[in-house]
Amino acid sequence: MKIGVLALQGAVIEHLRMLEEVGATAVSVKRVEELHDLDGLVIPGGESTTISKLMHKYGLMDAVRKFGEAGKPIFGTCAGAILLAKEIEGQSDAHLGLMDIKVARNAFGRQKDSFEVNLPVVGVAADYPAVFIRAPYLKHVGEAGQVLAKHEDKIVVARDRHYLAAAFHPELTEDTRLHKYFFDMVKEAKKA
Ligand SMILES: NC(=O)CC[C@H](N)C(=O)O
Repeated sequence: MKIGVLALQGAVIEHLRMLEEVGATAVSVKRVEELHDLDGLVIPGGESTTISKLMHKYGLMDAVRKFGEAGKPIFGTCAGAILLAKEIEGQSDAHLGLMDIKVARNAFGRQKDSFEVNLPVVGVAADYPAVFIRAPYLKHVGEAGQVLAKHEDKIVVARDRHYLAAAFHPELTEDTRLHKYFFDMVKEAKKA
């Protein structure tokens, strides 16, 4: 199972390391050609507007959209979740627009720029250590989707078909259980 990590911004090395730990062959992706033999893709956190600009610049916006439309699983973390979303609160345009979720950016307020909490995540863990950094939250998950975790009544992890979104940074702890969950999604999709 070969899983790529979009390497335009963010904690790429940490994601690569965790994917390898759960059994994947993990590679960083900067060019369109590098998508071709991948079974899944992780889009890390960072700043969604910046990542979006770079994706357009390198032709990756269309290529990653096609990758998802072909049924290949994509896991967006923090800014990555914003990039995946069909709808972004207060913005007229989405980026990839693949996942049936609506997101609100920087949703936890300035005074709580970054924080860590243990959260139950359905099918993943009873106590997942979630690191939030200027995090978005999910205002809405489409009918085909499933809410996997909430923090203070706000949705922070969801799955919609072969797309997975987390509002926090699962690559910044030692806990690989969410990466394992995504790895299993990739395996499932490859079998189908
Ligand atoms: N840590 C993050 O990825 C933050 C996301 C950032 N606030 C954005 O809107 O893109």
